[in-house]
Amino acid sequence: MPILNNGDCRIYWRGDGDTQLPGLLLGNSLGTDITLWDPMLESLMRHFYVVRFDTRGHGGSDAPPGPYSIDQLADDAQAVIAAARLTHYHYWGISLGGMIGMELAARKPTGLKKLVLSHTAAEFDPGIWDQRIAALKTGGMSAIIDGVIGRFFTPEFVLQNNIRLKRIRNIALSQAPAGYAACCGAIRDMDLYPRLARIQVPTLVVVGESDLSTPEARGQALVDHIKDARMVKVKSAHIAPPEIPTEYLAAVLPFIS
Ligand SMILES: O=C(O)CC1=CCC(=O)O1
Repeated sequence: MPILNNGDCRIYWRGDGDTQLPGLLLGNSLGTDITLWDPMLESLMRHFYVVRFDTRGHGGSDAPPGPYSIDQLADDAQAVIAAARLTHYHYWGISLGGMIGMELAARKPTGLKKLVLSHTAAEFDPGIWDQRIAALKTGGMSAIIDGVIGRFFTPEFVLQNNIRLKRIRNIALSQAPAGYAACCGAIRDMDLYPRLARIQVPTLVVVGESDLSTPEARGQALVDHIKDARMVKVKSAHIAPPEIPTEYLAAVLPFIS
C-alpha cells in the first residue's frame, strides 16, 4: 500500500487506472476514507487516473496530535500530488475534502485544471466543533455516530439501512477519535473566505437539496466569492456517493470531462 512521509505524518494514498489519462485527485469528508468513492470508482477510471488519499487522522494515514489546520491538510494533498506525479489533474473534494480543495487551489499549483467543491463551506460556527470534540473526548466515535449519519444521508436512506450505509457507518466508527477530533479542530479554526479570490481555475460548486450541514446558501457564498464558479444541485443530504452515485456522477462528469 503506497505510503508517503509528510513530515510528522505518513499519508496513505493510492492511484487507480491508467496513468496516461488525466489525473483526478479526490478528497474525502470528515469521518470517511478513500472507500467513500468506491460506488463511482469504475466509472471514474474510464476517464481519469484516479488518486485518493486518507486525510491525516483517518483510515490508513497517521493521526499525529492535533488540532490540525486546513493548511496542513492541503500540504498533505500537495505531497500526494507529487508522489502520484500528477502534472495535469482536477481536484474533487467533499465537505472537508472541499475545504482542502479551496486552500489547494488558492495556492495556484501548476497542473490543477478544474476544481469541484462539493457539499462544503468556507467557514463554520466554531461552537458546534467544540461540542463535538468534547463529546469525542468522553464517548469516542460512538457518542457522535448517529448525529453524523443523520447529517450524511436523507432520512429515507437512513431508514433503508442498506449495505452502503452500513459500510460508511462502520468506517466512521473505526476512525481514531483523536484524529477525527484533530480534523474537527481544523474546520473550527478555518476561515477560507480571504483565500477564495485567489482561485483562478473553473470551479463547480455542488450542493445537496437536503444538506443540513452545508445548505445551498453556503454553496452560493462560494460561487459569489470565486471568480469562475457555477453551482449544480443534487438530490442528497451531505454525502452523495453512497446514496445517489449515478446522479452525482452525472452532475459532475460533464464539468471535468
Ligand atoms: O459531520 C458533519 O457534521 C458534516 C461534515 C462537516 C465537515 C465534513 O467533512 O462533514
